[in-house]
Amino acid sequence: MRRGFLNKPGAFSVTTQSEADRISSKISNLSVSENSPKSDSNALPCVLNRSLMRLWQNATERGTEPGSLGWPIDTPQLAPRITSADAFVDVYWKLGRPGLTVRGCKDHRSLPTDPAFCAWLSYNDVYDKIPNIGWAELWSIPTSFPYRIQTVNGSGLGMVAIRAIAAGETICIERPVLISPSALPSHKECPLEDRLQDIYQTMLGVLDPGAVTAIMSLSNCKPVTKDSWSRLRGIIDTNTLYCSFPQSQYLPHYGGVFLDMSRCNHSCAPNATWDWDHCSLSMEFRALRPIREGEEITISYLCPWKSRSERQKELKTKYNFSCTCPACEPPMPSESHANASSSRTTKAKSTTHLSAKEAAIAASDAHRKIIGDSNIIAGTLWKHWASPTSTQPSTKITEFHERILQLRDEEGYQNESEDNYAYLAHACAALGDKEGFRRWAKKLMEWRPWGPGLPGLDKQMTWEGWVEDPTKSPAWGLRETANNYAIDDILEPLSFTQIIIIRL
Ligand SMILES: C[S@@+](CC[C@H](N)C(=O)[O-])C[C@H]1O[C@@H](n2cnc3c(N)ncnc32)[C@H](O)[C@@H]1O
Repeated sequence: MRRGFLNKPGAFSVTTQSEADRISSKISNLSVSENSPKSDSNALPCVLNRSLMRLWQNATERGTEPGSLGWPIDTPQLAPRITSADAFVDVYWKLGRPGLTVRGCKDHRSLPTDPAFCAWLSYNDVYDKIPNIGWAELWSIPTSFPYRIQTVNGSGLGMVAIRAIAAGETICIERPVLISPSALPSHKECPLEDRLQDIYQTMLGVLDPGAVTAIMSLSNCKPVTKDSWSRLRGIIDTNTLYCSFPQSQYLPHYGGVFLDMSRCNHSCAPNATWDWDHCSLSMEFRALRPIREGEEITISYLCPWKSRSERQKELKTKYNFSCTCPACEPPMPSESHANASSSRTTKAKSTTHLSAKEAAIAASDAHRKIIGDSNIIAGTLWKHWASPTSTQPSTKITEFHERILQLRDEEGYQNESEDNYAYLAHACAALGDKEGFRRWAKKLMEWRPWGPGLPGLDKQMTWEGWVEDPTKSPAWGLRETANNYAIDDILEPLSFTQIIIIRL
């Protein structure tokens, strides 16, 4: 075994040669069925964000200091980022090596000898800034979630609803079992490949054998080579969901492997979405629309506003499958009578069918582009409409966002509808329309875009306050009073960050 510099003392929890050999042979000897469903869907500790919110409220009422909950309440402002891989390697090698450490995250009740629930490879600055991360007490462990992991036609295992799930409902909250950075520095004298086995051995070494078995049973869409670690690398690449740690100056982009959530299959018209909370080290899945009992729960693995052909290409390259979701294969009227017709008629029908499908795909691509562009222009549109010199009709903002909501419904992709609801509510406020404000704000709140964790609670409470008294909302009466102020005075308090922060 070649050993890289990262295994120097202090960079990792020390892995001895015999330990490494033990773990390595444990993995080679695993007899794991790729398709065996996991029986216990809540094997790892979870936190339920609503319980956290209740606890937070109780603590505040009792006058308890937030710090006593052990949470890093104040998230520092985002530091400037290193975006390109080259710059990143430069920083790593020239500016004093920030260093990587594998940490085994344990529950605060764990004994020192207990295995960790999560093996986390991180740049040290994340640990330095938030030493208590994920160590909060687990106030409430959910007794059941509304899904099970089972075989799904043509997609291996998947998540299936075992009862009807309401729009906005929490489907699952889970902590990752492995966390790793999206970029690791490499160097010609010490290539990444040489160090990966050290890294992986250390990570698996802190977990209990059951978790290691469960990780190795996750699906792998990447080729497996003779290198015994290529399978684990493939599993990580196949199953990682994006997790960010904004505290890191070096790299905020991380990925988590989850034992249940990583079983969720993709759709370009998904019925669920996720929110990551770096403070509690937990991910939440939430329903985007009502889900029927027996329906598969799906999320989107990619940016949904790309065209069908771009999506297909990306899914093939990254996940090795061809998507057959309703957005990629629009359902066409049945051709069941075709058999009864002459072959000429059948041919004509199939040509019509093909062009109908092509037309449906072209329309869907066009709609998705409009929705994607709307995310970019919505802020500018608002500023122009809300400015004192605006001559735009009062209905402009509402018409724009209602149209986008309609397109989102047609495309079956409601994620980010919260932005439209927020703009609609603020537009009503600007026009002094209390009922309109309440109607859209309530839609937004039913939607529950807050995500797990405490910052979400803050946003929820702010909106609750505005619904109670819409005149307190920052856009109230703006179109009527704007003429009294200079344009910058008006636009500044209405900047995106001040009134429309609704995501973590
Ligand atoms: C993160 S895993 C999802 C869980 C996986 N189905 C399993 O059995 O564990 C990603 C892999 O699932 C499969 N998959 C996901 N979505 C799919 C879809 N819509 N159609 C076909 N296969 C899909 C692909 O093989 C992909 O590489």
